[in-house]
Amino acid sequence: MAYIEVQHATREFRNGEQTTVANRDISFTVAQGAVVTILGPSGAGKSTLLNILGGMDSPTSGRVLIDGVDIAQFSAKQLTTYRRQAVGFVFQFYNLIPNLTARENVELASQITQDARNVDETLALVGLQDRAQNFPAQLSGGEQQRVAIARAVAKNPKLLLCDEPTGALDYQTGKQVLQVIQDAAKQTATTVIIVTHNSAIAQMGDLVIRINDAQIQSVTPNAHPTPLADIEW
Ligand SMILES: Nc1ncnc2c1ncn2[C@@H]1O[C@H](COP(=O)(O)OP(=O)(O)OP(=O)(O)O)[C@@H](O)[C@H]1O
Repeated sequence: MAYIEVQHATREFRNGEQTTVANRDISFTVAQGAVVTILGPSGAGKSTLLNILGGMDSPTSGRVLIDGVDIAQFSAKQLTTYRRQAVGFVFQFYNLIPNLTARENVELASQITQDARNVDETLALVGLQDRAQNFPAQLSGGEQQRVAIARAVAKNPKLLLCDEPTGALDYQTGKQVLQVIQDAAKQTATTVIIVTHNSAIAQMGDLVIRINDAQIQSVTPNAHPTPLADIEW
């Protein structure tokens, strides 16, 4: 059975007389443990889709089955539990708590789930075991993003959602961060979704979903994802 099954999901935003359709009749499936890239230009509807998958928003119509359960039907309370237990988020800007150390940032996230990973092992997974006692301001952008990845992975999520995770990083650091996401995902068998507007980065996915003008343009399985070392942009 597919791990994610989105069926005819549409998300409209109404503002007075005006209606914006951010996602229109979106359907696709994702196998457990896959790394999926969602590619599309600005305004295509990528973040809207990611927010729906992460339980931060719900579609106006359609079904969003995660592990066989339709989260589109969830109440606000059920969505809160889903976000806490099942989903890890990595954003373009790292959103770390500035007055907590790297370790404390990760620990805080691990405390809200029952099935959390070991904090120090997770920091080691992203190569930051020696920087655990540093505050975010003492870390580079790439290191801060790695803390954010550790924070997301420490929850032991079923789903790791990354919205433009390299958007604020230089080329080399961006590559390293994507490698960390890919390695962490494969080692923990987590299903990962990475939103990007960069078609080169999209080639790292086991599945590449192209979105344009709120609609799916193509869903392409990638039997041989390009190794990050070979990706240039
Ligand atoms: N809360 C909202 N209210 C009204 N319109 C919205 C809302 N959220 C998104 N939209 C609209 O939906 C469309 C898709 O937005 P979305 O943020 O999903 O695109 P995106 O592909 O993630 O873009 P970007 O790459 O620039 O982040 C846009 O036209 C946007 O203005």
